[in-house]
Amino acid sequence: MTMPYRRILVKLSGEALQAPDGFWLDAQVLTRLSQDIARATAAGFEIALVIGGGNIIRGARMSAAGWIDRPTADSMGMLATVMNSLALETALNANGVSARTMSAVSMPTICETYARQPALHYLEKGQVVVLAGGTGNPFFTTDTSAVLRAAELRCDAVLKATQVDGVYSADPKAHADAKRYDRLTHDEAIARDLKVMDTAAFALARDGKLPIIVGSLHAPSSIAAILEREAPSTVVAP
Ligand SMILES: Nc1ncnc2c1ncn2[C@@H]1O[C@H](COP(=O)(O)OP(=O)(O)O)[C@@H](O)[C@H]1O
Ligand SMILES: O=c1ccn([C@@H]2O[C@H](COP(=O)(O)OP(=O)(O)O)[C@@H](O)[C@H]2O)c(=O)[nH]1
Repeated sequence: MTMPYRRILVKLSGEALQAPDGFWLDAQVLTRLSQDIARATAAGFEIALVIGGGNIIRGARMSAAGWIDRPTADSMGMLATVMNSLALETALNANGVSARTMSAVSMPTICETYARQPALHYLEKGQVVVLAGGTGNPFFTTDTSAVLRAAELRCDAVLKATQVDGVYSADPKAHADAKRYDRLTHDEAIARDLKVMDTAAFALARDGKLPIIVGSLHAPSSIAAILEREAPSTVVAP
């Protein structure tokens, strides 16, 4: 039995593209991800993608060193998401999935600028849209961008594909005895400070009554498997 959702915004961490040796980008990883997304689209899911930039730059961490201010470091972070998006778009197209990058930061010689109506049109045609540049504003994250775009593009849910296979009672990397939830509400996730997504993103999802699915990117074919309920996940929903 598949998830009862059709249009999904998949949020990938920038680290998802990293090579086993730590290099920021890996062609084999990109191919595997693209084949995974191809399986999800073949199963009938409409996919919008937001990819982070944390494999290259995280603005908050960079500016904490003191030599650069936060808005400039965040601008570099947003540019990092564009590089990741172009890599993913290329790999998707090479693996038979028609994909196009749209950036919140206008750079018309490199890719299309994000606008809601054309993005909706591409999704309706069955194309994958890769939403680059975050929200286009400093002090935000790509988790928040994912929820914002999902609400704008009438997505039925956000799938955060990450390092862990769901939301736990505490960070499972630090607490071996943490329990995984199958389901919980946005209010519970915020009140219990379950840090798998930032609070701004959870709060925006709560206001829009948008379900958030959290699952692991490590299983083979993980995105399709989570959506087809063959792999574990947590659903955060009203
Ligand atoms: N309550 C929790 N349940 C699950 N994961 C948690 C929790 N608290 C913290 N985490 C951590 O959150 C991480 C995912 O968040 P984040 O680092 O923002 O992911 P990403 O890099 O994919 O955006 C997981 O790897 C996990 O270690
Ligand atoms: O709307 C946004 C989204 C992202 N960023 C910057 O881009 C970086 C990379 O995004 P993120 O940390 O969310 O990537 P991920 O952890 O998902 O790889 C962030 O640290 C910010 O510096 C930003 O300024 N505004």
